[in-house]
Amino acid sequence: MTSSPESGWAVPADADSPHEGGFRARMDITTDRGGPRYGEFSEEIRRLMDLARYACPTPEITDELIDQVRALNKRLEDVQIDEWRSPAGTRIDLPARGNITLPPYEISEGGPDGVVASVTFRPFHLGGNDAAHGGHVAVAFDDLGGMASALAVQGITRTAYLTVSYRSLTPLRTPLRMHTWVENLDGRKAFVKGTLHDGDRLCADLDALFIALKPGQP
Ligand SMILES: CCCCCCCC/C=C\CCCCCCCC(=O)SCCNC(=O)CCNC(=O)[C@H](O)C(C)(C)COP(=O)(O)OP(=O)(O)OC[C@H]1O[C@@H](n2cnc3c(N)ncnc32)[C@H](O)[C@@H]1OP(=O)(O)O
Repeated sequence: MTSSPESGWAVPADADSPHEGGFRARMDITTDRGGPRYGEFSEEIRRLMDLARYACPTPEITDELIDQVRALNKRLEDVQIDEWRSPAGTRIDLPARGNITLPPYEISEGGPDGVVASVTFRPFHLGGNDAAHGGHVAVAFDDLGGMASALAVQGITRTAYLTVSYRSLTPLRTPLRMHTWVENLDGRKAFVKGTLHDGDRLCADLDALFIALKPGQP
């Protein structure tokens, strides 16, 4: 089934690939969906968003760009699939699992002691005054906090609350160190802490609760 604004972006899961609940008990991972150049594709999309964020085209150039982006969107409409089988989010060999909606990160450590990643906020993550938007910092903490809790409970978790304290400005275009770990595991409840550093400087920290999903839980 294709997706388009007319069809309401509806891309249901495939009947051959059933699952119960809102998240799957196991997360499909892959290194080949989208082909060997899918990482380059993701990077070009990120670059498009960076450039669009700061572009001030003339009306004529805006006309031209609309036609070009529409042609690109048409091409992508033809290859829509459900979230469980899309490369974006499942390509574990790529930054942020190939998910272009996340700030790109590369994991250097992942296990029971937590997750350490290098995160780079891109120009399109701008909040203001050349610093990252606080919401994007929270997105990075949510994903990497979710990963730390998932590794600790050996299953899928969902965020119950997530509190980010912004301690100093988070720069764009700079590899930053994010560390997330489970401070306390109490049944289904994983209490997660996290830090985001630019060198020695603390940019933000995290206090969050993730809940392990019960089988079939939506
Ligand atoms: C080397 C690496 C290799 C990698 C390989 C790949 C692995 C990748 C793994 C992973 C990566 C992906 C990571 C993604 C992460 C993203 C996560 C999100 O953004 S999730 C979307 C946003 N969150 C929602 O939409 C939740 C909406 N809320 C709910 O669904 C429910 O409220 C839920 C599930 C949170 C809890 O509901 P209930 O019915 O299951 O459980 P109840 O009984 O209510 O709570 C359980 C316990 O938790 C406490 N609790 C629940 N919510 C609380 C709250 N807000 N504050 C305090 N306590 C709370 C309760 O008081 C209860 O505690 P008592 O057992 O009685 O002690």
